[in-house]
Amino acid sequence: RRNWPAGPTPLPLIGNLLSLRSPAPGYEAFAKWTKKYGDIYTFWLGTRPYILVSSYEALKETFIKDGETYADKKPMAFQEAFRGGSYGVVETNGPFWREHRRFAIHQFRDFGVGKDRMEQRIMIEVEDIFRNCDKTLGDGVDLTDIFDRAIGNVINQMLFGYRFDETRADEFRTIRAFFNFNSGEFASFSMRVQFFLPWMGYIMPGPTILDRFKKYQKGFTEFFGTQIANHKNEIDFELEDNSDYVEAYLKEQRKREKEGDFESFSTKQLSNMVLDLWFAALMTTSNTMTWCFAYTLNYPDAQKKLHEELDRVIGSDRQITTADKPNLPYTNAYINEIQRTANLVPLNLLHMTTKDTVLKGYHIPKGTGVVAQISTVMYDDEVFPEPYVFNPDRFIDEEGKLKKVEQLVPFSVGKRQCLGEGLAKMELFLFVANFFNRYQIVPDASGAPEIDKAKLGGMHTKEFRAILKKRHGEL
Ligand code: HEM
Repeated sequence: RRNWPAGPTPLPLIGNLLSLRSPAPGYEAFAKWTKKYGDIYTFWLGTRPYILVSSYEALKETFIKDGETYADKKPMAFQEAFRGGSYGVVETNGPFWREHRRFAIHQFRDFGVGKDRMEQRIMIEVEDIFRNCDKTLGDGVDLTDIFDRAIGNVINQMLFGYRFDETRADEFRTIRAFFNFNSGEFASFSMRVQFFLPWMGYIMPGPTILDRFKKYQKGFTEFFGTQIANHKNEIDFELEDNSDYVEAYLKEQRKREKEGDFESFSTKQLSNMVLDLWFAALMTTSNTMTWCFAYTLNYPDAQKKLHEELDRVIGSDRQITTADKPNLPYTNAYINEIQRTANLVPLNLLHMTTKDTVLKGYHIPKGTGVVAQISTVMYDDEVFPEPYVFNPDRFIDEEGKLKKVEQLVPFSVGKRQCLGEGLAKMELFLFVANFFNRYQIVPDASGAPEIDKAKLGGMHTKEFRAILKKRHGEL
């Protein structure tokens, strides 16, 4: 330990892993260590040291200014076993990762992320949400269920070119069940431990994490495999325009194969890419929306302020578009505060140094675990006093304008910064602004949902229902 920056004392074999439970999901332990050891310290996952970078200033010096050094991901043996090798974009490294990340970003841009084309697609989902919500007026409704399909539709449309309409709602629910790591099988402490320390699976009772992943493998392979096979049969390879990501990928694959390259754009890589993109897009955006409703039900005064702004600036039930965004500072602040308080990754993804470097005077060899510890930055009580309190006004300046706060980093920073940030921001704005312009939400008879993650024991709310009241037109 003398060779690493100071940090909490690790226990034999499990390191500091237990601290993520005292209390869950670990924010407080990370905050305490940052105060005690500074913004660069060593955290042990099992027998391996990870250097945690836990202030915005330190992130700037490392992951941002010296991004290449922090760009690799730590290979996870069970991931590779599940995928059948090193595939996809979340877990891969080097030129292979870079090429596929670039290709995906390029395609997303072509499909209109950040532009009108994407906005129109999202607005179709907004209309669908309205139809579904209107059916429930006055009754309690599980909003997560309604929004999940909308969010799934946006990403499915981009990847495979179709949405799950009413007739395909069951198909969507089946796929979502594969990804529903928050409930049931992947929620136990044993699974969380094994996520970081897969070998613990062999000494802990019950199935190993790999067994559990494998159980879902068939379902994934079937769903994604069928989509890819259908595309192969249906697409017109001569057409220059692409209607979705899979089509663009298959054309690139064919082009490369003609040049004798059968490796870089393989079908196996394609199924892992769509798996990564589907998973990363659905779970994060869905969980953010769920926290949005949970916080809103607990903070009715904030909802009132949101309605006041919408009434003043929009003043009717017309569609709100991204053109309205600059005129809605409180709505933007509200979304910022949802992302900050939701704080989805208590311990961010595990990176690895690509070369030797020096941190705090310590020599850090190539291949060392490093983490951009964004959850500590977003709950830093010096930047965000009373960090657990939901208060959108933190993002409003004295003139009532939206304040830019660089410590708001829900999409992380550096070379691995979220690939779907543009898409997620557009969805969050259009969903939140349009939903709250149309409805007021109040808790059902069971009261507002619990939002204290320490009491919840993790990152997910219990299932809850809200009652919707329409704010414009006939009731
Ligand atoms: C509110 C929504 C979202 C949040 C809060 C979020 C957050 C994050 C975070 C914290 C990371 C880890 C970055 C790191 O390694 O330091 C990440 C990576 C990633 N996200 Fe997102 N994300 C969201 C939505 C999306 C969407 C909509 C997509 C896809 C369309 C997406 C695709 C990805 C991918 C592929 C990566 C891995 C990138 C790489 O390793 O190169 N995310 N995201």
